Amino acid sequence: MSADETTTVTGAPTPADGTPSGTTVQETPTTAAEAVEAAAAQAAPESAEAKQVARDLSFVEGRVGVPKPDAILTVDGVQRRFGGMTAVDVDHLEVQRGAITALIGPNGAGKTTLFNLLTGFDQPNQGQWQFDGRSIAGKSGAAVARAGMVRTFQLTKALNRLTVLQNMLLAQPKHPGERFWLSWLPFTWAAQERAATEKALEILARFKLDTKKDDFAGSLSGGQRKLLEMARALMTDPTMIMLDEPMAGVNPALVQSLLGHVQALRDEGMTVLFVEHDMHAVRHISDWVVVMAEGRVVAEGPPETVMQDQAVVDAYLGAHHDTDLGDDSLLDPAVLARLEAEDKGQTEREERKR
Ligand SMILES: Nc1ncnc2c1ncn2[C@@H]1O[C@H](COP(=O)(O)OP(=O)(O)OP(=O)(O)O)[C@@H](O)[C@H]1O
Repeated sequence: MSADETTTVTGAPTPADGTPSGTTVQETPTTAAEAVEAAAAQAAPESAEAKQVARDLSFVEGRVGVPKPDAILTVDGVQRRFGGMTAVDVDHLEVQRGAITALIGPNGAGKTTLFNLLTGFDQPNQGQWQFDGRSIAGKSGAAVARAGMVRTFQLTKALNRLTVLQNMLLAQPKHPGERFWLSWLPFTWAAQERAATEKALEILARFKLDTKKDDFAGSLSGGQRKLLEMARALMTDPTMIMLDEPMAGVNPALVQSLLGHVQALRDEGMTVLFVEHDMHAVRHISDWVVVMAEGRVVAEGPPETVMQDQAVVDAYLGAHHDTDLGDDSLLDPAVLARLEAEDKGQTEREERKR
Protein backbone atom coordinates (compact mmCIF):
# COMPACT_ATOMS: atom_id res chain seq x y z
CA MET A 1 0.00 0.00 0.00
CA SER A 2 1.36 3.42 -0.88
CA ALA A 3 1.64 6.26 1.58
CA ASP A 4 -0.82 8.39 -0.34
CA GLU A 5 -3.60 5.90 0.42
CA THR A 6 -3.47 6.89 4.07
CA THR A 7 -4.53 9.95 5.99
CA THR A 8 -2.37 11.28 8.80
CA VAL A 9 -4.35 12.39 11.82
CA THR A 10 -1.51 13.25 14.18
CA GLY A 11 -2.85 15.14 17.15
CA ALA A 12 -6.46 14.49 16.20
CA PRO A 13 -8.86 13.06 18.77
CA THR A 14 -9.20 9.30 18.92
CA PRO A 15 -11.48 8.20 16.09
CA ALA A 16 -14.71 6.38 16.69
CA ASP A 17 -13.22 2.93 16.04
CA GLY A 18 -10.95 3.34 19.06
CA THR A 19 -7.72 3.87 17.09
CA PRO A 20 -5.20 5.62 19.35
CA SER A 21 -4.75 9.30 18.49
CA GLY A 22 -1.56 10.48 16.85
CA THR A 23 -1.49 7.50 14.51
CA THR A 24 -1.88 7.13 10.79
CA VAL A 25 -5.28 5.81 9.90
CA GLN A 26 -6.02 4.09 6.64
CA GLU A 27 -9.28 5.15 5.03
CA THR A 28 -11.67 2.21 5.49
CA PRO A 29 -9.53 -0.91 5.10
CA THR A 30 -11.65 -3.57 3.46
CA THR A 31 -9.62 -6.68 4.22
CA ALA A 32 -7.53 -7.79 7.17
CA ALA A 33 -4.49 -7.67 4.87
CA GLU A 34 -5.08 -4.00 4.07
CA ALA A 35 -5.69 -3.23 7.72
CA VAL A 36 -2.47 -4.90 8.79
CA GLU A 37 -0.58 -3.19 5.97
CA ALA A 38 -1.93 0.12 7.23
CA ALA A 39 -0.86 -0.72 10.76
CA ALA A 40 2.58 -1.64 9.44
CA ALA A 41 2.93 1.89 8.13
CA GLN A 42 2.78 3.03 11.74
CA ALA A 43 4.59 0.04 13.23
CA ALA A 44 7.78 1.87 14.11
CA PRO A 45 8.18 2.41 17.86
CA GLU A 46 7.17 5.91 18.91
CA SER A 47 8.75 6.35 22.33
CA ALA A 48 12.48 6.62 23.07
CA GLU A 49 12.22 3.56 25.35
CA ALA A 50 10.57 1.46 22.63
CA LYS A 51 13.21 2.54 20.11
CA GLN A 52 15.92 1.52 22.59
CA VAL A 53 14.28 -1.90 23.06
CA ALA A 54 14.21 -2.41 19.28
CA ARG A 55 17.91 -1.43 19.09
CA ASP A 56 18.82 -3.79 21.98
CA LEU A 57 17.00 -6.71 20.35
CA SER A 58 18.63 -6.06 16.98
CA PHE A 59 21.91 -7.29 18.52
CA VAL A 60 20.39 -10.52 19.88
CA GLU A 61 21.07 -13.72 17.97
CA GLY A 62 17.94 -15.57 16.81
CA ARG A 63 18.27 -18.98 18.48
CA VAL A 64 16.19 -20.96 20.97
CA GLY A 65 16.81 -19.97 24.60
CA VAL A 66 19.02 -16.99 23.75
CA PRO A 67 19.58 -14.58 26.68
CA LYS A 68 18.03 -11.12 26.32
CA PRO A 69 19.72 -7.85 27.33
CA ASP A 70 17.00 -7.06 29.90
CA ALA A 71 14.71 -10.03 30.48
CA ILE A 72 11.57 -9.32 32.52
CA LEU A 73 10.48 -12.97 32.38
CA THR A 74 12.81 -15.97 32.54
CA VAL A 75 11.43 -19.51 32.23
CA ASP A 76 13.46 -22.60 33.16
CA GLY A 77 12.63 -26.27 32.67
CA VAL A 78 8.84 -25.89 32.69
CA GLN A 79 6.93 -29.07 31.95
CA ARG A 80 3.21 -29.74 31.99
CA ARG A 81 1.90 -33.22 31.26
CA PHE A 82 -1.69 -34.33 30.79
CA GLY A 83 -1.71 -38.09 31.32
CA GLY A 84 0.96 -39.44 28.98
CA MET A 85 1.01 -36.30 26.81
CA THR A 86 3.53 -33.51 27.38
CA ALA A 87 1.71 -30.27 26.54
CA VAL A 88 4.58 -27.95 27.52
CA ASP A 89 8.29 -28.67 27.74
CA VAL A 90 10.19 -25.37 27.70
CA ASP A 91 13.84 -25.61 28.54
CA HIS A 92 14.78 -21.93 28.69
CA LEU A 93 13.01 -18.82 27.50
CA GLU A 94 13.58 -15.13 28.17
CA VAL A 95 11.19 -12.30 27.34
CA GLN A 96 12.67 -8.85 26.80
CA ARG A 97 11.33 -6.02 28.96
CA GLY A 98 9.38 -3.37 27.06
CA ALA A 99 9.10 -5.41 23.86
CA ILE A 100 6.18 -6.94 21.97
CA THR A 101 6.87 -10.68 21.82
CA ALA A 102 4.59 -12.94 19.77
CA LEU A 103 4.07 -16.57 20.75
CA ILE A 104 3.04 -18.53 17.69
CA GLY A 105 2.60 -22.17 16.75
CA PRO A 106 0.04 -24.58 15.33
CA ASN A 107 -3.08 -25.71 17.20
CA GLY A 108 -2.15 -27.82 20.21
CA ALA A 109 1.44 -26.47 20.35
CA GLY A 110 1.07 -25.63 24.05
CA LYS A 111 0.81 -21.83 23.81
CA THR A 112 -2.31 -21.46 25.95
CA THR A 113 -1.07 -24.03 28.47
CA LEU A 114 2.19 -22.05 28.83
CA PHE A 115 0.16 -18.83 29.29
CA ASN A 116 -1.95 -20.56 31.95
CA LEU A 117 1.12 -21.84 33.78
CA LEU A 118 3.02 -18.55 33.77
CA THR A 119 0.00 -16.58 35.00
CA GLY A 120 -0.92 -18.97 37.80
CA PHE A 121 -4.02 -20.51 36.21
CA ASP A 122 -2.44 -23.97 36.00
CA GLN A 123 0.42 -25.69 37.81
CA PRO A 124 3.39 -27.35 36.10
CA ASN A 125 4.77 -30.83 36.85
CA GLN A 126 8.13 -29.13 37.17
CA GLY A 127 9.88 -25.88 36.40
CA GLN A 128 10.71 -22.40 37.61
CA TRP A 129 10.13 -18.92 36.29
CA GLN A 130 11.02 -15.45 37.43
CA PHE A 131 9.15 -12.24 36.74
CA ASP A 132 10.92 -8.95 37.33
CA GLY A 133 13.55 -10.68 39.44
CA ARG A 134 11.08 -12.61 41.66
CA SER A 135 10.09 -16.22 41.47
CA ILE A 136 6.36 -16.44 40.83
CA ALA A 137 6.22 -20.16 40.09
CA GLY A 138 3.33 -21.80 41.94
CA LYS A 139 1.65 -18.47 42.81
CA SER A 140 -2.07 -17.98 42.25
CA GLY A 141 -3.43 -15.97 39.34
CA ALA A 142 -4.31 -13.14 41.72
CA ALA A 143 -0.78 -13.10 43.19
CA VAL A 144 0.77 -13.08 39.71
CA ALA A 145 -1.48 -10.17 38.72
CA ARG A 146 -0.45 -8.29 41.88
CA ALA A 147 3.19 -8.87 40.90
CA GLY A 148 2.40 -7.03 37.63
CA MET A 149 1.79 -9.76 35.07
CA VAL A 150 -1.78 -10.05 33.82
CA ARG A 151 -3.42 -12.02 31.04
CA THR A 152 -6.54 -11.37 29.03
CA PHE A 153 -9.37 -13.86 28.85
CA GLN A 154 -11.97 -14.27 26.20
CA LEU A 155 -15.27 -13.01 27.63
CA THR A 156 -17.30 -15.90 28.96
CA LYS A 157 -21.09 -16.26 28.74
CA ALA A 158 -21.39 -15.06 32.34
CA LEU A 159 -19.40 -11.89 31.60
CA ASN A 160 -21.48 -11.29 28.46
CA ARG A 161 -24.51 -10.86 30.69
CA LEU A 162 -22.82 -8.05 32.63
CA THR A 163 -22.49 -4.48 31.40
CA VAL A 164 -19.20 -3.18 30.06
CA LEU A 165 -18.63 -1.16 33.26
CA GLN A 166 -19.48 -4.12 35.52
CA ASN A 167 -16.93 -6.17 33.59
CA MET A 168 -14.30 -3.52 34.29
CA LEU A 169 -15.12 -3.31 38.00
CA LEU A 170 -14.92 -7.09 38.37
CA ALA A 171 -11.43 -6.99 36.89
CA GLN A 172 -10.01 -4.63 39.49
CA PRO A 173 -7.64 -6.30 41.94
CA LYS A 174 -9.17 -7.29 45.26
CA HIS A 175 -12.66 -5.97 44.57
CA PRO A 176 -13.39 -4.19 47.87
CA GLY A 177 -16.96 -5.43 48.01
CA GLU A 178 -15.60 -8.94 48.27
CA ARG A 179 -13.50 -8.20 51.34
CA PHE A 180 -15.36 -9.06 54.51
CA TRP A 181 -13.75 -6.51 56.82
CA LEU A 182 -14.27 -3.65 54.37
CA SER A 183 -17.96 -4.43 54.18
CA TRP A 184 -18.10 -3.03 57.74
CA LEU A 185 -16.65 0.28 56.56
CA PRO A 186 -19.21 1.57 54.05
CA PHE A 187 -17.50 4.96 53.59
CA THR A 188 -14.16 3.36 52.68
CA TRP A 189 -15.96 0.95 50.43
CA ALA A 190 -17.89 3.69 48.67
CA ALA A 191 -14.75 5.82 48.16
CA GLN A 192 -12.83 2.89 46.69
CA GLU A 193 -15.77 1.99 44.49
CA ARG A 194 -15.91 5.59 43.20
CA ALA A 195 -12.18 5.59 42.47
CA ALA A 196 -12.44 2.25 40.68
CA THR A 197 -15.37 3.51 38.58
CA GLU A 198 -13.40 6.65 37.60
CA LYS A 199 -10.42 4.55 36.65
CA ALA A 200 -12.61 2.15 34.65
CA LEU A 201 -14.22 5.03 32.74
CA GLU A 202 -10.80 6.53 31.95
CA ILE A 203 -9.57 3.24 30.53
CA LEU A 204 -12.82 2.72 28.63
CA ALA A 205 -12.45 6.21 27.11
CA ARG A 206 -8.99 5.28 25.88
CA PHE A 207 -10.56 2.38 23.99
CA LYS A 208 -13.61 4.44 22.91
CA LEU A 209 -15.87 2.14 24.92
CA ASP A 210 -17.00 4.72 27.48
CA THR A 211 -20.20 5.41 25.55
CA LYS A 212 -20.97 1.69 25.77
CA LYS A 213 -20.46 1.44 29.54
CA ASP A 214 -24.08 0.49 30.24
CA ASP A 215 -24.40 -1.93 27.30
CA PHE A 216 -24.20 -5.65 27.90
CA ALA A 217 -20.77 -6.99 26.97
CA GLY A 218 -22.55 -9.62 24.90
CA SER A 219 -23.87 -6.91 22.56
CA LEU A 220 -20.37 -5.72 21.55
CA SER A 221 -18.82 -6.54 18.18
CA GLY A 222 -15.88 -8.95 17.97
CA GLY A 223 -13.36 -6.10 17.86
CA GLN A 224 -15.00 -4.20 20.73
CA ARG A 225 -14.94 -7.38 22.84
CA LYS A 226 -11.20 -7.66 22.24
CA LEU A 227 -10.78 -4.03 23.30
CA LEU A 228 -12.81 -4.74 26.45
CA GLU A 229 -10.61 -7.76 27.23
CA MET A 230 -7.56 -5.47 26.98
CA ALA A 231 -9.26 -2.73 28.99
CA ARG A 232 -10.13 -5.20 31.77
CA ALA A 233 -6.49 -6.24 32.03
CA LEU A 234 -5.37 -2.62 32.43
CA MET A 235 -7.48 -2.30 35.62
CA THR A 236 -4.64 -4.04 37.48
CA ASP A 237 -1.94 -1.55 36.28
CA PRO A 238 0.25 -4.34 34.85
CA THR A 239 3.93 -4.17 33.95
CA MET A 240 3.44 -7.01 31.51
CA ILE A 241 0.29 -7.91 29.63
CA MET A 242 -0.36 -11.31 28.05
CA LEU A 243 -2.90 -11.17 25.21
CA ASP A 244 -4.70 -14.31 24.14
CA GLU A 245 -5.39 -14.10 20.39
CA PRO A 246 -6.18 -10.36 20.31
CA MET A 247 -7.12 -10.47 16.61
CA ALA A 248 -9.35 -13.57 16.62
CA GLY A 249 -12.81 -12.93 15.17
CA VAL A 250 -12.12 -9.23 14.60
CA ASN A 251 -13.60 -7.33 11.67
CA PRO A 252 -10.76 -6.22 9.30
CA ALA A 253 -11.75 -2.58 9.82
CA LEU A 254 -10.88 -2.93 13.52
CA VAL A 255 -7.64 -4.90 13.13
CA GLN A 256 -5.67 -1.72 12.55
CA SER A 257 -7.15 -0.11 15.63
CA LEU A 258 -6.34 -3.15 17.78
CA LEU A 259 -2.76 -3.34 16.53
CA GLY A 260 -2.39 0.36 17.26
CA HIS A 261 -3.54 -0.22 20.84
CA VAL A 262 -1.06 -3.07 21.34
CA GLN A 263 1.74 -0.86 20.03
CA ALA A 264 0.58 2.00 22.25
CA LEU A 265 0.95 -0.26 25.32
CA ARG A 266 4.52 -1.07 24.27
CA ASP A 267 5.27 2.60 23.59
CA GLU A 268 4.13 3.41 27.13
CA GLY A 269 6.75 0.99 28.46
CA MET A 270 4.60 -2.11 28.99
CA THR A 271 5.90 -5.54 28.04
CA VAL A 272 3.51 -7.42 25.76
CA LEU A 273 3.44 -11.17 25.14
CA PHE A 274 0.71 -12.28 22.78
CA VAL A 275 -0.52 -15.54 21.29
CA GLU A 276 -1.76 -15.06 17.74
CA HIS A 277 -2.57 -17.07 14.62
CA ASP A 278 -2.76 -14.02 12.35
CA MET A 279 0.70 -14.02 10.81
CA HIS A 280 0.38 -10.55 9.30
CA ALA A 281 -0.28 -9.07 12.68
CA VAL A 282 2.63 -11.01 14.17
CA ARG A 283 5.01 -9.93 11.48
CA HIS A 284 4.07 -6.29 11.58
CA ILE A 285 3.88 -5.45 15.26
CA SER A 286 6.26 -7.89 16.98
CA ASP A 287 9.76 -7.01 18.10
CA TRP A 288 10.46 -10.70 18.68
CA VAL A 289 8.75 -13.97 17.77
CA VAL A 290 8.81 -17.24 19.74
CA VAL A 291 7.61 -20.37 17.93
CA MET A 292 6.23 -23.40 19.76
CA ALA A 293 5.45 -26.86 18.39
CA GLU A 294 4.54 -29.97 20.37
CA GLY A 295 5.17 -28.18 23.64
CA ARG A 296 8.68 -27.00 22.84
CA VAL A 297 10.14 -23.73 21.64
CA VAL A 298 11.42 -24.58 18.16
CA ALA A 299 12.58 -21.14 17.03
CA GLU A 300 12.84 -17.55 18.18
CA GLY A 301 14.10 -14.35 16.63
CA PRO A 302 13.06 -11.14 14.92
CA PRO A 303 9.88 -11.54 12.83
CA GLU A 304 11.58 -10.87 9.50
CA THR A 305 13.99 -13.79 9.94
CA VAL A 306 12.17 -16.27 12.18
CA MET A 307 9.24 -16.61 9.80
CA GLN A 308 11.57 -17.79 7.04
CA ASP A 309 12.99 -20.48 9.36
CA GLN A 310 12.45 -24.04 8.12
CA ALA A 311 11.47 -25.21 11.64
CA VAL A 312 8.73 -22.59 11.67
CA VAL A 313 7.39 -23.57 8.29
CA ASP A 314 7.52 -27.25 9.37
CA ALA A 315 5.77 -26.45 12.66
CA TYR A 316 2.85 -25.01 10.71
CA LEU A 317 2.56 -27.71 8.10
CA GLY A 318 -0.12 -29.54 10.04
CA ALA A 319 -2.28 -26.49 10.59
CA HIS A 320 -1.94 -24.46 7.40
CA HIS A 321 -0.41 -27.07 5.12
CA ASP A 322 -0.66 -25.18 1.86
CA THR A 323 0.18 -21.74 3.16
CA ASP A 324 3.65 -20.25 2.93
CA LEU A 325 3.82 -18.28 6.15
CA GLY A 326 7.11 -16.70 5.21
CA ASP A 327 6.08 -14.57 2.28
CA ASP A 328 3.54 -12.04 1.22
CA SER A 329 1.28 -14.59 -0.47
CA LEU A 330 -0.62 -14.31 2.81
CA LEU A 331 -1.67 -10.86 1.72
CA ASP A 332 -3.80 -12.58 -0.91
CA PRO A 333 -7.38 -11.88 0.26
CA ALA A 334 -8.48 -15.41 -0.71
CA VAL A 335 -5.84 -17.00 1.58
CA LEU A 336 -6.74 -14.57 4.31
CA ALA A 337 -10.44 -15.28 3.98
CA ARG A 338 -9.74 -18.99 4.44
CA LEU A 339 -7.54 -18.41 7.52
CA GLU A 340 -10.14 -16.06 8.97
CA ALA A 341 -12.87 -18.65 8.40
CA GLU A 342 -10.72 -21.23 10.21
CA ASP A 343 -10.20 -18.80 13.11
CA LYS A 344 -13.89 -17.92 13.20
CA GLY A 345 -14.84 -21.59 13.23
CA GLN A 346 -12.48 -22.15 16.13
CA THR A 347 -13.87 -19.17 18.06
CA GLU A 348 -17.41 -20.44 17.52
CA ARG A 349 -16.44 -23.94 18.69
CA GLU A 350 -14.85 -22.45 21.83
CA GLU A 351 -17.94 -20.31 22.39
CA ARG A 352 -20.19 -23.37 22.16
CA LYS A 353 -17.95 -25.27 24.64
CA ARG A 354 -18.38 -22.41 27.14
N1 LIG B 1 -6.87 -29.59 30.62
C1 LIG B 1 -6.34 -30.37 29.67
N2 LIG B 1 -6.45 -31.71 29.74
C2 LIG B 1 -5.91 -32.51 28.80
N3 LIG B 1 -5.21 -32.05 27.75
C3 LIG B 1 -5.07 -30.73 27.63
C4 LIG B 1 -5.62 -29.82 28.57
N4 LIG B 1 -5.30 -28.56 28.20
C5 LIG B 1 -4.59 -28.67 27.06
N5 LIG B 1 -4.45 -29.98 26.72
C6 LIG B 1 -3.73 -30.48 25.56
O1 LIG B 1 -2.44 -29.90 25.58
C7 LIG B 1 -2.00 -29.63 24.26
C8 LIG B 1 -1.64 -28.16 24.15
O2 LIG B 1 -2.85 -27.42 24.17
P1 LIG B 1 -2.90 -25.84 24.12
O3 LIG B 1 -4.32 -25.43 24.22
O4 LIG B 1 -1.96 -25.29 25.13
O5 LIG B 1 -2.33 -25.53 22.66
P2 LIG B 1 -2.35 -24.16 21.87
O6 LIG B 1 -1.02 -24.02 21.23
O7 LIG B 1 -2.80 -23.06 22.73
O8 LIG B 1 -3.44 -24.47 20.75
P3 LIG B 1 -4.50 -23.48 20.06
O9 LIG B 1 -3.70 -22.61 19.15
O10 LIG B 1 -5.40 -24.40 19.32
O11 LIG B 1 -5.20 -22.72 21.13
C9 LIG B 1 -3.12 -30.04 23.33
O12 LIG B 1 -2.84 -31.33 22.84
C10 LIG B 1 -4.33 -30.06 24.23
O13 LIG B 1 -5.29 -31.01 23.79
